[in-house]
Amino acid sequence: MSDQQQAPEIYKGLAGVPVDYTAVSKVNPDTNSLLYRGYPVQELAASATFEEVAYLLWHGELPDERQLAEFEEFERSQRGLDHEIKRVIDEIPLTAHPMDVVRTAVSVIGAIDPTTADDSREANLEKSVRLFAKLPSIVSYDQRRRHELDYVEPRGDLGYSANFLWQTFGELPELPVVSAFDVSMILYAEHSFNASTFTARVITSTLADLYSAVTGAIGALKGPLHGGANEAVMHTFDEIGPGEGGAERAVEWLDAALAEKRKIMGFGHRVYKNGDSRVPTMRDALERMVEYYDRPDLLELYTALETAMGERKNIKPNLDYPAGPVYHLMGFDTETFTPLFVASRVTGWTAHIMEQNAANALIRPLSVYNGPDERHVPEGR
Ligand SMILES: CC(=O)SCCNC(=O)CCNC(=O)[C@H](O)C(C)(C)COP(=O)(O)OP(=O)(O)OC[C@H]1O[C@@H](n2cnc3c(N)ncnc32)[C@H](O)[C@@H]1OP(=O)(O)O
Ligand SMILES: O=C([O-])CC(=O)C(=O)O
Repeated sequence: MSDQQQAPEIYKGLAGVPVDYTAVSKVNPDTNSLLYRGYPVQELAASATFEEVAYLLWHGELPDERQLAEFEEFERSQRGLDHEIKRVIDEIPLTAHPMDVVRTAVSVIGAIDPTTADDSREANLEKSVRLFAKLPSIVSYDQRRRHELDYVEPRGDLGYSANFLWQTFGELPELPVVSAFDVSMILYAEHSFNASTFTARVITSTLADLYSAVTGAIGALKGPLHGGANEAVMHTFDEIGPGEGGAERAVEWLDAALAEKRKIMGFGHRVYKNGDSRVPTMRDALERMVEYYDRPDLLELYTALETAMGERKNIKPNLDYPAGPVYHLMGFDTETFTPLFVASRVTGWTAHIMEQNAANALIRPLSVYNGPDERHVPEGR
């Protein structure tokens, strides 16, 4: 670029750049609030089921009794896994990360669904419910095969969260566990233009199908700066080592990690700078699970690390920080945590895909070239 030309402003990472409207959710860092279609997420977590929240995200309104019954009937009828999907999962080596399994399974569902190319809202709604219904089967099937356990068929007499836990562990979970799991699904469901949702919207903007957009979004969610952080939080806890003296070790661990300029997973956020609106609700769920499983040492470590991070960096936890230990207590493998995030966020992704489709513009920003000036291939080369 010549000296005379003014350097254009670059918004690295699109930080602070509004790129479109959305009616799906509102993240307000000033009031530390999150609304799904206008409803505070804390109210939904306290009084709605994850199925109702999924319906709300897709349709814009909470379902009435009849609408919920119809939705649940269809959702429960879609929970099973086709032979083809199981076969493809079986082919994936156990060394693969569970996120790779989930990404591949969604891609296969797209490859075998005869309605994939139909991008009408009606067809896309059905595909969204299909993915919502099948993801618990996919995630639980993969966790179980890693322990050489057989697939557990879904149960049509159970709600979403009870069935997810049933399929994963093969036993009926108690109510407090179902309720904490359901709360986590509600809190993870939607968060405006985060990296994975934006990925889904970029893919949709090319008029590619819903499954392609969800497959791409899963790839974006895998990274530790985004959804992969809930898994990374548990690796931190393992490194520190819960149990007696965990709280003191947490402080020593943090000082050493910060001295090495490591990013502390589960802390910080692109939009919230004064704390994540969802953390208090998820922390309450963690407290309930710590009591249920009698693991006060985990909460001590959690609190010590949070306090020390606040004192040293003034950086607060994000949703992944309390979610990681909650899933650990429930018995999920650490590598399964981010697939659980997928199972929830598929609702938000697909709501955004349908919104993007309804008022589409190809997403294609500009870049500013800073490579070599024009040059020519030497003659005779
Ligand atoms: C559900 C979710 O996806 S929530 C996000 C989950 N991700 C994580 O938990 C990963 C850890 N956190 C992070 O890496 C970051 O906080 C992000 C990626 C989430 C947000 O990043 P950004 O908005 O780009 O903030 P940025 O990275 O510029 O941070 C600003 C400053 O705070 C520091 N900082 C931010 N988060 C952290 C952290 N977790 N650990 C240590 N330092 C941090 C940065 O190093 C930077 O310091 P500097 O100004 O001295 O360079
Ligand atoms: O909004 C973000 O950037 C990340 C996040 O918290 C989410 O996707 O839930």
